[in-house]
Amino acid sequence: DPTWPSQVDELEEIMYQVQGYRSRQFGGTVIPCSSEASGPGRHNAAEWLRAAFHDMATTTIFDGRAGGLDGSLQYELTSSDNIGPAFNTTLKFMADYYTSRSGVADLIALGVYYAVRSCGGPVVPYASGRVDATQAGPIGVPLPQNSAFTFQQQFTRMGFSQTEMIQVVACGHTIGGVHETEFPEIVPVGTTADGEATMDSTVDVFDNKIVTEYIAGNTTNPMVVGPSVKATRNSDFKVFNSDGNATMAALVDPQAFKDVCATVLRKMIEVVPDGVVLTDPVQPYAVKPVDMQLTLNPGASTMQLSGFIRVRTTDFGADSAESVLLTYKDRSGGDDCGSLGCTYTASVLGATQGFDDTFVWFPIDLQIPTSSGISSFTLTVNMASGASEAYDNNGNSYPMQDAIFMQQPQSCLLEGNLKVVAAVRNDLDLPVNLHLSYKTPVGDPNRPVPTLNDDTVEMTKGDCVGLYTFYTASYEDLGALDYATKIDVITGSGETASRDDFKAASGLGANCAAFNAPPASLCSRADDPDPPAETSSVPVTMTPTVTSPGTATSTAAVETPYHRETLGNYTLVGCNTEATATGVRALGGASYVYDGMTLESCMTNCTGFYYWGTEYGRECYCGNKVDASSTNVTLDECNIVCSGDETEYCGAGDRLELYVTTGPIPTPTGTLAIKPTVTPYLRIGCYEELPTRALTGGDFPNDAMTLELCASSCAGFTYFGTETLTATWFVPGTRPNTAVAATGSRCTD
Ligand code: HEM
Repeated sequence: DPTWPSQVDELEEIMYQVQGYRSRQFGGTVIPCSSEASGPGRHNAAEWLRAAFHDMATTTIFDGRAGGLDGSLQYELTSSDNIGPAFNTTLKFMADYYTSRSGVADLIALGVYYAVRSCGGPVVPYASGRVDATQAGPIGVPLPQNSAFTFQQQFTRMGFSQTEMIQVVACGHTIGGVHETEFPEIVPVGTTADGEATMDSTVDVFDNKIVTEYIAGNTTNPMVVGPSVKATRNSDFKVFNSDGNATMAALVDPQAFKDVCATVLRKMIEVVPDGVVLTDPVQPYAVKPVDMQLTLNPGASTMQLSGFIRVRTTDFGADSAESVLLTYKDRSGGDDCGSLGCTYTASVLGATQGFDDTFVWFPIDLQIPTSSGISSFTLTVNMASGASEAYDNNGNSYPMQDAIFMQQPQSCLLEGNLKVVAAVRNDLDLPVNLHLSYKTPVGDPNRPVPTLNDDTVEMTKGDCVGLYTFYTASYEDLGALDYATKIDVITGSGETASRDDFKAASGLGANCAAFNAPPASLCSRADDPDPPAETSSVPVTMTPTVTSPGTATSTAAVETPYHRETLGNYTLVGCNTEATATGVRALGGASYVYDGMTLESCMTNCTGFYYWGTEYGRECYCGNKVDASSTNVTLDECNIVCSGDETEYCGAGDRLELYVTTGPIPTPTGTLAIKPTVTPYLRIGCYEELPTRALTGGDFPNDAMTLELCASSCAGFTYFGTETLTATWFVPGTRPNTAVAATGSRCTD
């Protein structure tokens, strides 16, 4: 099992989370293998495989190996080596996945694994660590008109023997075809139905028909028979026949073909310059923490650990994973975890499929006292059969640091302007830096891969909030790809630096939320042997966004408490019971417990939920429905004032001061998920409308929109798409539409 965290974590996710919950959608245009997402006769899986060959094929060997699979293809789209739209289409798709941890060359190589596996071929072992070129390389891709002798010289340059040359061409040409527009001397214009002549009778299956049909003499491969012969562009014949067909004859056995292809295609994607060291092949974790994030809760006396534990279920057989127990160590490696204890049990949510693996997910939402903190955790997976398995990260336990973390609710991104707030522990009085990795379009249609930029700015020290201090930095004009920015916050330098890194700007809201800070008198250090006691329960509100009558500040006179009828976009339902007998909470979503609770802070905690409520002065619960076991009682039973605002009521013991959204509450329809296919359509992604409508063939607004309804309304069209019809959706310069609630649809030819 890999040790977590690892530099390959991002690529591991893209490689294995293929379909289902939290799928990375890298297979969007190559699954199924028959997908022609960029037009009839354009098999994207074949395009990806060919792209890897063309990137690699220009490698040189003089004083040592140079070039190879180095992503130089992105600078070579106008080269005579790379005729046709396929390379542009391929790179344009992959560009979305390009980050500091998933370079262009590594993505092109991963594309080989995806394309081959999607077409039913073998697993091509995939290692990462390629280094991207910064400019075009020389030309040198084999061209159909070359002689057999030239082909051998070219493949020798690439490091392939004659046998390997024959094998890798056969493995490459088992999918896809030759296109009329690009190679009319091989496939004359107008001679095929969709502009493409396939290289064997199964264009979208990674099988050995390319070999068996050739050996049997009934091949229709246009690079073996037909006009290419006279035009001396029958390159497959020249290659296959170069050793008297001995290598081809050995590939007639289907299993031999698969094994050979796994070997030679791995060799192809591992042609890298001297000095580049590849990792071991990327393997899926048995158990993997994903997106682990600490956040200071309002009041700063507790923090929340959120994220997921992904469990690989491939080998579980009939048994299944039911829950995951997380056991954590406090900041000093001990077991001082406050009243909630050092453990948290998560239950299963969602399943994911890889090509050869399955996974399930366990969401983590754990409250940790700020005074004791966290330094590591271990995991136990409990099975339905009663068995359990412990995981300790290969004896290291899973490391966590609470020295510095991005404070997500207080950070925001709007129209290219980013503000990042980091919480830094007061006992670390070191410089704090924000490091950004952000993408900017090149602005050349032949350069679809954006430029990846880096910048570091020092963060400014702000308010002290208990054991932590907020540091802030702003960054402007990130441009059209602002949402793709990755954020690191770092304190200290070198080996001893602490960092919270690779945080996605796409996860930030448009507005930075105010933070309900504790009184300045509670500012202290984690290593202080005699910390100040919590004497005041009245918080100082930093940059308040919600001011309602009676909001107390540290100086305001205390008013008589009263129930708030409305707050923001919520109205008071009343006072509801917790059904203690059933043990089911009235609101089963997120929960928060902290001193300094106010109705406003609970409302902020529960952003996105339909219901929220406060209880016992310092508890906050969120949910999208109220459990049937909870009943409405008279308002005077909710008689405990909020610990953070003595003019507001925050429920009582087992009594919830309950609020509901003023907006509509849709009937729940199950887990929200991306659907990769809506037969006969295939999802190609999320597209932006601007500046003109993307699809113009017709539109069918409907308040009961579903993907299936839109697909049937658009029957006969090549594309369909759903989106909301709210005018505010189309704000110039904002991130691409991520339509989840669709009330309209469009289609086009
Ligand atoms: C002597 C060496 C080679 C020559 C001369 C050659 C030539 C060609 C030509 C002319 C096409 C038609 C492209 C189009 O019309 O879009 C093609 C397609 C293709 N080639 Fe090669 N090729 C060679 C080796 C390879 C290798 C080693 C691989 C990968 C392992 C490969 C993978 C492919 C694929 C997958 C296609 C189909 C592309 C599609 O359907 O869009 N080729 N090749």
